[in-house]
Amino acid sequence: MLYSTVTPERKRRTLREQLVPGAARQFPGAFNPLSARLIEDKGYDGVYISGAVLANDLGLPDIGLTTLTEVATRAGQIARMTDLPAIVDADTGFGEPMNVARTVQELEHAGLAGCHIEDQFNPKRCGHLDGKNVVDLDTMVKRIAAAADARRDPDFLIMARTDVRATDGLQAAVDRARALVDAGADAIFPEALRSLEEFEAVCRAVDVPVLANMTEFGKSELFTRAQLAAAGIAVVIYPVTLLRSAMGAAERVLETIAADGTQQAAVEQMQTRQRLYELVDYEAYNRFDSSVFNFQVPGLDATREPQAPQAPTQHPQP
Ligand SMILES: C[C@](O)(C(=O)O)[C@H](CC(=O)O)C(=O)O
Ligand SMILES: [Mg+2]
Repeated sequence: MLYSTVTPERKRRTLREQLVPGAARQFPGAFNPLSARLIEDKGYDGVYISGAVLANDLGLPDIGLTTLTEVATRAGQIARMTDLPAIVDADTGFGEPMNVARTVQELEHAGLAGCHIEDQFNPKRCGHLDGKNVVDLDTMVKRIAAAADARRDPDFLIMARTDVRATDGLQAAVDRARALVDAGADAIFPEALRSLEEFEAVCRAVDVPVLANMTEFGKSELFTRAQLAAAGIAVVIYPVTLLRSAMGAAERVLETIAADGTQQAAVEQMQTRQRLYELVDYEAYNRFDSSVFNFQVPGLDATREPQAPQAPTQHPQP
């Protein structure tokens, strides 16, 4: 009921325990707090909060337009609704290394279990698009060192994302990943790798957990959990999958209403009222209410049946 009672510190410890090379823990992307509940209900290990989804949800492209305040607020709303650890996409960290430090503290404060910070230039873009630019290693090392130094909970996960595979090839991505681990990164997100062998190479090169981004319509093939586990991957994200699915369903029902004059043909595909109420834990609120009023106070019988509402007083019409 209300929010998760699992503390952010506990979630961060859980995340640390989960992120074992080869475990391929699956973190689908929540597009709102309710979908985080669904992810938990279906038995997943954690929740991913995508920068692309946060931007797209506001009707914006994913080019670094969202602010730290918007991201921290929305990510916090999502994180607090689930017992699972949540990792958020902090894009380029929202500025210079000092801004990155503030970003980490804000995300910790919002109850996230970890975040990733990438080495793109602003304006950044989706890692699976062409024409990306990355900052030099020194600048990225400063971002990651500032992030690692700023956290107050040592279990808050700082993940370094590198987009260098697309600009300078696999070996450069591996070299950069190693340097970012030395700078303090707890985990590595090698963006837009082309094959399982490439994932394997990164996993072999670093002794920290590695993330695989299984975004649709991108540069990476959609490998299975078993394939990624065999490659040594610790965590797999499906960042935009739920948003794309929900929007696909929304488009179809809008077409049905327009064509048929009613949504009737689409009702079978919908989440039922009962299932929706289960997810928001409606029942618990009823229980809460009855226990609040299930006590005796001298002079006040709170257990009696509520009075039937009085009929409204009739005023004569003028
Ligand atoms: C992971 C990602 O950074 C995101 O914001 O979710 C995106 C996903 C996408 O645009 O498909 C990315 O840059 O890969
Ligand atoms: Mg992103």
